[in-house]
Amino acid sequence: MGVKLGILGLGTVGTGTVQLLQDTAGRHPLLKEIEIYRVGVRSLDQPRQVELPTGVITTDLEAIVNNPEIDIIVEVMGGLEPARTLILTAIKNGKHVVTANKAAISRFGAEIFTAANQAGVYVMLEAAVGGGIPVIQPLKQSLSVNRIHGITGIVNGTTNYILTRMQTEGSDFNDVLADAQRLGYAEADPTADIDGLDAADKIAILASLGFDGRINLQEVYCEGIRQVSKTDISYAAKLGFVIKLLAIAKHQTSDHSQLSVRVHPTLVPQTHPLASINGVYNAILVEGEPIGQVMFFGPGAGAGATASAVCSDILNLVATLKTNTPKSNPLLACRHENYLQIAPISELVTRFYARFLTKDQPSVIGKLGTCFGKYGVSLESVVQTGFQAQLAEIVVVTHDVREGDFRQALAEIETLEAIDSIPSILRVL
Ligand SMILES: NC(=O)c1ccc[n+]([C@@H]2O[C@H](COP(=O)([O-])OP(=O)(O)OC[C@H]3O[C@@H](n4cnc5c(N)ncnc54)[C@H](OP(=O)(O)O)[C@@H]3O)[C@@H](O)[C@H]2O)c1
Ligand SMILES: N[C@@H](CCO)C(=O)O
Ligand code: NA
Repeated sequence: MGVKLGILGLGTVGTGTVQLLQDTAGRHPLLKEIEIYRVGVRSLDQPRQVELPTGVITTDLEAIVNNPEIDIIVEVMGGLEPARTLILTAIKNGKHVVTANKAAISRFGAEIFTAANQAGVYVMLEAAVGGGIPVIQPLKQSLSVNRIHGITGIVNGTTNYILTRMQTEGSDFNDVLADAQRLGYAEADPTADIDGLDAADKIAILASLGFDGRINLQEVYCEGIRQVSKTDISYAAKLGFVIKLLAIAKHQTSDHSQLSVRVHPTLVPQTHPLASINGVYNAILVEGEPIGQVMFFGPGAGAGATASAVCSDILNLVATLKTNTPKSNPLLACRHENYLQIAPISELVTRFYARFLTKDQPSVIGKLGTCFGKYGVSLESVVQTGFQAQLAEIVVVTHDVREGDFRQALAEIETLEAIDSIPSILRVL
């Protein structure tokens, strides 16, 4: 007997998923055991790129998650509600769930996974992070014997596309954003991408898996790329860096009692493996003991790539259903109950890049140095190359410093008569 799917959503990912499931030649034979039983959409009038038997497509999504014939619900509709309620209802009805919805999982994961464990069903989410790149299952299974030290990723394709074009063409942020929207990479409302919120959802999920506990999304520090200028990209290049929007989760303290989980534009050394990840591609670097460094690279979005991840989750569930494996496989289920402690960003220890516009007076660099010294900020390099209007442009890169101390030094520097403004402050990897 076939395994019956109820798919919620027939947009980019839903369509890619149906196309893959309808074209099984040369793929895993278990795919042939799957029947697309119902597909839920908002509007029946919209033209579709796939053909499905009459009666399969419906606007009654509640009926799908309550249908006793259906074994697996595939939630690829996105958004918070009604997605959350539909997933919870499906779980309550004993159905396994596959979802690509990082926004819902990063916010409601605790509620959803608790309900799933109680009901003895699995919630699979490979497509939620890194699109087609296998990274969720590798963290849950292949790498799970490692002690994870850090996860550093480029997990948003839209912002990586924008930063790559700014870097290669010297273009301005707003011009490239308009192009990204025209090409369909960025959302019509690109806020979640540009302001780092999409990446924050994704690193919260990865941190939870890597460090074995729940993450409160509110505590994830998040800064997007609106402030990154072509001037900074050009200075970064002169200093041997590229600017990337990184999502980072690492132990913050040596006793491992606190984590640092954050998203921000970052100067990445040109020799670092993440520096060469360009365009809409994603990559996730995982560091652990004893494995060392592993990097996952590939297409982080798009219909086919994301469908690959969705269907791999479906296949895992089909295999579980077919072999009557007990519904408590600890390599598939979520086993987190406690929240991880996340350190405030002021406690982060990192290098900084800062660009100052100053009056062209003697000893401005000396004054900057004195002020930094007062707060224990030691400088790795100081560059004064350019002028903007009548103002001298000074760029500094610090050694490792506690963020709180660095901010205090900057607050005092801002009051100096010789300082006009501090247009950019960026962290350095
Ligand atoms: N696009 C990607 O490359 C990608 C990659 C990784 C993860 N994801 C995630 O995958 C999910 C889906 O993304 P997508 O790009 O495929 O979205 P999309 O193209 O906007 O498609 C959404 C689909 O869900 C349906 N839908 C939405 N709200 C509904 C509602 N309230 N009632 C009934 N149907 C509803 C829509 O119906 P209509 O067709 O009738 O409008 C549409 O078919 C999101 O969680 C997204 O974050 C996407
Ligand atoms: N908007 C997301 C889609 C994939 O999650 C991105 O640009 O990466
Ligand atoms: Na993935």
